[in-house]
Amino acid sequence: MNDMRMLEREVDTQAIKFDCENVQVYYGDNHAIKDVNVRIESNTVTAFIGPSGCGKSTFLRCLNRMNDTIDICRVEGKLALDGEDIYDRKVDPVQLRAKVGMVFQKPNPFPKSIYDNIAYGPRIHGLVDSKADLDVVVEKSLRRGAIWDEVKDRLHAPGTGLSGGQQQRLCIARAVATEPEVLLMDEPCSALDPIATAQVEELIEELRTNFSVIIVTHSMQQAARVSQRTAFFHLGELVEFGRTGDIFTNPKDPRTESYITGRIG
Ligand SMILES: Nc1ncnc2c1ncn2[C@@H]1O[C@H](COP(=O)(O)OP(=O)(O)OP(=O)(O)O)[C@@H](O)[C@H]1O
Repeated sequence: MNDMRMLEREVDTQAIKFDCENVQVYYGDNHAIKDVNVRIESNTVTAFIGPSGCGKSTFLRCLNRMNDTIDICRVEGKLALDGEDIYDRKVDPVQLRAKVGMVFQKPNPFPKSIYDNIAYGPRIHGLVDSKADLDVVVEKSLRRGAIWDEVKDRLHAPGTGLSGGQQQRLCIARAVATEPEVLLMDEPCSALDPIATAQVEELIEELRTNFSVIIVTHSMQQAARVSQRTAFFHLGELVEFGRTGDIFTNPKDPRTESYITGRIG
């Protein structure tokens, strides 16, 4: 892809964060994810790409058990976070989601103040002992969300009063406030303009210092700009997974090549 800004910042191979083996997902009779095997590394941005309906969001939602909330959805196989089976009966999905945070397509701040949007998670998970500690967490999270300077003088104004791009950065700040280890992002820029998209992409690069980031995107340019690893899904299968540069310049599977050259999708 000649027009693609190939800014892959390579990473050395990192420790494995998620180890997924033989994962199947069914919605009733619809076999939406077919025997997926993948290892997601720490401190790495991994992009999930593929045509509409190929299962990117479904697989992403397996990683913090968001599919549990869909009655007809059934997940099989092994999904281990740092070696621990996240579908084990001992695992509390609410605790899991504090470790594996999520940012959605459409910014969805709570109808609360900017401060309380961030404070909510640390409060319910009992991560802070005092108001002073909470103030520190709120500031640190808003700084990590690259939005502190824009909101520091109006922390008690409603989060919903911010612009779309600011709301999305607020939601990212909210997701990092519980100190997650992994951040799942489902098309986080699709409702944003190019300037806000660039701000969020820059932020994703910074976040990888502390977190593993997994991003579903329809934009191959975005995948190439922000990720070091790319997974290409097609009809529920993980067709190809590897270094982003290799996937875009030297795909091994003809289906990947067709997709990145625009012949399918
Ligand atoms: N809540 C649901 N209930 C029933 N079927 C679903 C549900 N969510 C997804 N599916 C089905 O699972 C398959 C994969 O969908 P999914 O949304 O994961 O794909 P995707 O690659 O993220 O698509 P898109 O890029 O359009 O968002 C599709 O056949 C879809 O119809």
